[in-house]
Amino acid sequence: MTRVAVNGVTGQMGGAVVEAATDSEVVVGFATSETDAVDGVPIVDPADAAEALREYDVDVVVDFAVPEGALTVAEACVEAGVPMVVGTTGFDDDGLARLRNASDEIPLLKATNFSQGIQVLQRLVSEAVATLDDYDLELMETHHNRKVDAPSGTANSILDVIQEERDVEPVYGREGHAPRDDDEIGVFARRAGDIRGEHELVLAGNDEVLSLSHRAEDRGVFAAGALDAATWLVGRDAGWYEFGDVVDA
Ligand SMILES: NC(=O)C1=CN([C@@H]2O[C@H](COP(=O)(O)OP(=O)(O)OC[C@H]3O[C@@H](n4cnc5c(N)ncnc54)[C@H](O)[C@@H]3O)[C@@H](O)[C@H]2O)C=CC1
Ligand SMILES: O=C(O)C1=N[C@H](C(=O)O)C[C@H](O)C1
Repeated sequence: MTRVAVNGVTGQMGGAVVEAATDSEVVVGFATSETDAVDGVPIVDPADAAEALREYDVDVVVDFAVPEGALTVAEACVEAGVPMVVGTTGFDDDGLARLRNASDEIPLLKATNFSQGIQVLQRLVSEAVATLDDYDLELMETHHNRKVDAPSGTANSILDVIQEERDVEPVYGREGHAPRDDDEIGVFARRAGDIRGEHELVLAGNDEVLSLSHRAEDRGVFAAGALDAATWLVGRDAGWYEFGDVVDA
């Protein structure tokens, strides 16, 4: 059974991973918490993660925390030679570069969204944008009111897919009085309630509208995908991996 450490174990996603881990065993968690354990999982300060990875004989780390915490644990994974699945979003360019550097030493799989549906959505977006190459594009995401990064990592990944097909200029929200440029893509982030994660791309032109959308109904979909990725990652060579590699396996 794969021995898993969860970074961000006291969070919403950390709890979902612990709950979803039936074919894996969560043996330790990392979080900046005053409590010693959650759901029977011992909690260790991220600063002590390298020692804990050895002590608990961890096979792989699953991360759903905050960028700085993910980077701290990535360094520990490099020190201990443990693969890492990174689910945290909101990294700046320096943080992404540090993760890339870590992947020179360990197997590291990063995904902004561990649902299979979003993997399919991104492939549909690529085909739709390439085909409907003169349609107006608008992107909206909606998440719970605790989410601190905007737009979502998933929305940014969808923008990356679009940029591979077409040179667009993101406009983050709109206000004032100005015409829409043809190369714009409006990007909107809504925050309300405990919405798990919704994404929609609208392609409009030629007297028609195509809408491509996805809705996550439970955090379990992300937890299951991350655990599948974790099991898949163990034993692989050092390098940078993505969730599409797992979905296509
Ligand atoms: N890739 C994916 O499929 C998904 C990614 N996410 C991302 O996962 C992250 C966490 O999301 P939630 O669980 O909703 O957030 P949350 O706020 O509920 O949990 C964050 C956790 O990180 C912990 N933390 C804070 N500072 C830390 C540090 N320095 N080191 C280690 N842990 C630290 C907190 O104590 C908490 O346990 C966010 O970036 C979110 O965007 C969320 C869902 C799916
Ligand atoms: O914070 C969340 O909840 C989620 N964050 C990820 C993102 O930023 O895209 C993935 C998912 O949408 C849920």
